[in-house]
Amino acid sequence: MPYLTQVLQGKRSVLKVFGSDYPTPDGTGVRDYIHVMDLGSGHISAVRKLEEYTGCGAYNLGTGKGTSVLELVKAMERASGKRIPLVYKDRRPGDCASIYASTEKANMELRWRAQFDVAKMCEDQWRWAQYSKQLEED
Ligand SMILES: O=c1ccn([C@@H]2O[C@H](COP(=O)(O)OP(=O)(O)O[C@H]3O[C@H](CO)[C@@H](O)[C@H](O)[C@H]3O)[C@@H](O)[C@H]2O)c(=O)[nH]1
Repeated sequence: MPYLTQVLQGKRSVLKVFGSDYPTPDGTGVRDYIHVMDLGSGHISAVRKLEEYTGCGAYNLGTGKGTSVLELVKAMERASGKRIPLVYKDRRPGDCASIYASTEKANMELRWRAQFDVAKMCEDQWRWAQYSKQLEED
């Protein structure tokens, strides 16, 4: 996401897409992207859980949905109204093809689930990027 923004702002000339031959629907890596507001509300839900349970627990905070690099690029292009130039590169060593969260435990035990989708993440990221750039210039 930060790299997409940097390309849109002219800080990088292109987005390097690491791997286009993964066993995923479009060949690019799939990840579970989460809106920062959802990440925050997930942590608040975890703190509230301490009111009834004081042991240790591990919870995945994600949407439970995988998004490919190309899907994220398209969503950011729609949000910004700008095209993102791409260059395809080899896979990065150690990267996996696809990873997304199992969110059932957080849904059930924290009574939490992510509210925002990738379209909303891109809209808010793009708005924030423009605002922060303006602040830098002022
Ligand atoms: O310039 C870029 C940057 C990323 N990607 C792709 O975008 C996806 C997300 O990449 P990244 O943001 O680097 O996240 P991960 O690959 O999920 O790796 C992060 O999450 C891992 C597990 O927590 C950590 O081990 C890593 O250090 C951390 O970078 C992957 O498919 C990458 O191949 C690109 O195509 N171009």
